[in-house]
Amino acid sequence: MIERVMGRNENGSEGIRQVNAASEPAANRTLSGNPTENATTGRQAEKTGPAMITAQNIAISYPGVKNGPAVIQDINLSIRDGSIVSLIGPSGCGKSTLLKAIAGLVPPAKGRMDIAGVTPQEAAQRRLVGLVFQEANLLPWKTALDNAAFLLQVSDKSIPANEARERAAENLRLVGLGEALTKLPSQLSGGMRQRASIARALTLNPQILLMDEPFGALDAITREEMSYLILDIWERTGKTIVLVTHSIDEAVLLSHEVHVMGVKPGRIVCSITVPLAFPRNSQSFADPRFRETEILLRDRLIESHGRPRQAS
Ligand SMILES: Nc1ncnc2c1ncn2[C@@H]1O[C@H](COP(=O)(O)OP(=O)(O)OP(=O)(O)O)[C@@H](O)[C@H]1O
Repeated sequence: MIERVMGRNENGSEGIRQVNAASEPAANRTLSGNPTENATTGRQAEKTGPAMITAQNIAISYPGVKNGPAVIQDINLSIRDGSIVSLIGPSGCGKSTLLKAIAGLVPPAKGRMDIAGVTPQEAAQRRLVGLVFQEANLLPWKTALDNAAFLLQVSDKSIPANEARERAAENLRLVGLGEALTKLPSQLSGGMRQRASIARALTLNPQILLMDEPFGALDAITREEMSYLILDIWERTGKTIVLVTHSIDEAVLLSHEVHVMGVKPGRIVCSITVPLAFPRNSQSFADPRFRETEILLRDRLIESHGRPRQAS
């Protein structure tokens, strides 16, 4: 059977190619598959490495609510090295809490978390993890360059200031701010400030980038541009990226895998593998599998809000 699949042709160019589905190895064919739940399959998944982040039976309670129900519980997760994974779910289900646990900022009450073979706290000490939040949180009196260099300078005194600034400048160029090195945050747009905060995280050269609703405060077009920026950074650096988002489109466009979380208790209710080839771009939206995955995710999200699915 001949199938037409999206991906790289033999000459390396991107496009539709025809394959003999019967003779092509399964791992090379899965680009034409449907979104799958609770399984990691597909050529794009195969390109990623072994587990970078694992969580086993994680439960978290915050101080003061220790005797109350856990904010999140029974979290089991395996995130592969070099993959992009999204967490999506109703407000308050614990997406940020899970991200903070990966970052070593919140200790689990139960279970085991492993980041690149060490505990989250050790991973944080070794600067294996970089964080980007919804607010850029730049220091208003420092230029984009000084802001991007700052975290590295304070966290590693052995790195000479000029080297930290060189690394910061390189990352500012990577995020498209090469012309704005000397600008203050007040002279940057919201999207530019967020680019600077991404450059600041990248300057630490983490293996993992954790992003908590990084584009939540941006307009729709800037938000889409930022998605392409993340894809570009990922293509160039191969970092493992964990993204918290409320946008189904963003989750589908960017992710190898999307974990849908539910409430009471906060937990992962299903995991969906996105069957779209990389590199992804604006044309990915036109792929019928994009829409299929979006519908599947939307249904699971409605269920995770505790609401019945509408009959179609
Ligand atoms: N520092 C804290 N102390 C006590 N409770 C907290 C703390 N931070 C979060 N919570 C509670 O934990 C639960 C999960 O919060 P969290 O911010 O992780 O959810 P979320 O899914 O990221 O929400 P949103 O989508 O609205 O950002 C909420 O009930 C919240 O009130």
